[in-house]
Amino acid sequence: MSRILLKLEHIRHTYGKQVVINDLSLTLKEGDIGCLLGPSGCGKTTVLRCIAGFEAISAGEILLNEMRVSSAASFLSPEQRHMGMVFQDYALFPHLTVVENIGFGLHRMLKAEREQRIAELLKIVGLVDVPSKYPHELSGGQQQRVALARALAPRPDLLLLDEPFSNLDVSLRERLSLEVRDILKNQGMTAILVTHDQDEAFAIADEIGVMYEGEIQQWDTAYNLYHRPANRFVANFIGQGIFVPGKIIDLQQVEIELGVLKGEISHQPVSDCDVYKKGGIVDVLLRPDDIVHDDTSPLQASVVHKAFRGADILYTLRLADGDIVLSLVPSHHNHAIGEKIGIKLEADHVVVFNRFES
Ligand SMILES: Nc1ncnc2c1ncn2[C@@H]1O[C@H](COP(=O)(O)OP(=O)(O)OP(=O)(O)O)[C@@H](O)[C@H]1O
Repeated sequence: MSRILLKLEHIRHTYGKQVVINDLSLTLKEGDIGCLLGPSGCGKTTVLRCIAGFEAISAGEILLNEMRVSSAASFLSPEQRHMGMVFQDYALFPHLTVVENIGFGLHRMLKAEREQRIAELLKIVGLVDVPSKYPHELSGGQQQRVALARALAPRPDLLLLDEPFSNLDVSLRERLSLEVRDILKNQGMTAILVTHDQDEAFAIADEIGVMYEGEIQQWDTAYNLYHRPANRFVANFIGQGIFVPGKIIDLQQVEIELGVLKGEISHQPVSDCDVYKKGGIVDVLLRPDDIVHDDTSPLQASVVHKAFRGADILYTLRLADGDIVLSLVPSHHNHAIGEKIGIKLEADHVVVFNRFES
């Protein structure tokens, strides 16, 4: 079992009277990559700044390597926390070369040792061909690699990444985020990433905390966030989906217009309330991959919209009773708007919410 490297316990942060972080807790194991994901303004960057020591907290505590680095009464300066940071705008020194930027935090090392560490990092981040270039002579992706190498150079205990890929175009963002994951894993680095882009979060992180209004709604794997969302906010924020009405048969089955969904009903915390008893009316989450296109199925739905996605088409379909569902279909099944197509239900996870629950 890896040991716990970072622990946030019930932290609170306010800007004036505005409570920006409220009773937030999380735990990160050594070698893991965590991510704070959420809409703009939910407080992600503020949490990162509290961890880094750029902001104080008014309640709770932050522990790094079991040592308290922040509480309402005590505070360790950012320099003493031994953390590295990578920012959205790279924050490179424009008048320093790649090698000088990477070596910036290594002034305490002997010259030979420093040169060896820089050479090692140039290899790790794939910049051996451009050691003498200045930031303005590099592409955005290369600049972000320099920033990553500079942050990794002093071998920090924890790396903090604040929207590191948001200035890059989409295809590069995806490639670089996978590369960065490999680099961090190879180095055994523990890291926390902040982003509002779920593809980026899914590509990099082991565990993701979905944030809303200063609180973590669910801290979990990408798989669980998608298939077992803890509340409606997470269900709506992660992936796509539509709620349709359903009637509970038992804790493994719920009946909807399309048939009976079978599987463990994952919304267990409130399963003892009356609505989850037989006959209770609930909202059922249907993901686009829960509805499968099947030409031979007697169940028909008409195409309302279609969005071509290359390998797949995302169809918006209207059922006979007027309910709308989504279906992700391989793109060689190309149907016209207005056409009726056969569909069937193929869901492994049953996610239901109380109709009046927020
Ligand atoms: N220095 C500050 N002074 C006052 N309020 C601030 C300050 N920095 C952030 N805030 C407020 O705190 C809240 C959280 O901001 P924060 O930057 O942490 O959110 P975020 O989730 O990182 O957003 P984004 O994705 O847009 O960067 C926002 O309402 C913001 O306006």
